[in-house]
Amino acid sequence: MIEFKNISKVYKNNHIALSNISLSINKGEFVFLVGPSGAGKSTFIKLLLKEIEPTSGDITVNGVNIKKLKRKEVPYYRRNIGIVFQDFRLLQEMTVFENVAFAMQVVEAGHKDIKRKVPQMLSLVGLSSKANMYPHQLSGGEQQRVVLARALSNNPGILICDEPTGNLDPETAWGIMDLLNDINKSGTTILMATHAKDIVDRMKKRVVAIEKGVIVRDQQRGVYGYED
Ligand SMILES: Nc1ncnc2c1ncn2[C@@H]1O[C@H](COP(=O)(O)OP(=O)(O)OP(=O)(O)O)[C@@H](O)[C@H]1O
Repeated sequence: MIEFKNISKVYKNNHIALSNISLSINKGEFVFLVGPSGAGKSTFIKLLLKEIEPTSGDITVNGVNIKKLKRKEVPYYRRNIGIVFQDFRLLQEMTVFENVAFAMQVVEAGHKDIKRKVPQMLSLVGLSSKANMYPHQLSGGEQQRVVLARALSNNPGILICDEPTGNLDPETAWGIMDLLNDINKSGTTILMATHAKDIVDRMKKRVVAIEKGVIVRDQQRGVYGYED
């Protein structure tokens, strides 16, 4: 469960990025975050990741007020959140297998766990046969699948996707959305910021729209609601 309570974020230049936002997301929900460029979506995600601090208000995740986390507790908190960005961010000098394994090594997973889990994750995203290839040898959709495998390797309860289909052609994008749907069905909470109208309109999931730092719409089985 994610709860934003009266959250405001004013950047140092006095720009109000979020203004008194309150929102609850239940465990297992799939939520699209939409809104014009500059509306505050990335700010929302950075706050949830505790990359930045709110100017006021409280964020509670699974019953823990994240403001109260000690510095050394933050990495543990973040382990429960997988992240998928538009621009892949894979390590180019590592193979597909190594990219996923590396994410597990960072959180000090054991050798045995890694050997067992990486093939499982690659199979989940349909890339078992490409385990020994390097990112530049893969298509954009395949690279995004590796990112997904990596994001899921530590069993996060929450998956944040920031424009995950942004660099992909429509067919490949739908492949990624099918995967996200399956991942969500297995219990992972998904929060996806996107400008992809077709995807939002067809998925019929909860849609939260932010404009100028304020939530202007929160619909179950919602639509994108903008022209672009
Ligand atoms: N570090 C910062 N300092 C000052 N202003 C910032 C900072 N980061 C973001 N902003 C401003 O806050 C507002 C919200 O930005 P944010 O990145 O959250 O928007 P967004 O909805 O994610 O946009 P997009 O869809 O283009 O990614 C914007 O007007 C932006 O210029």
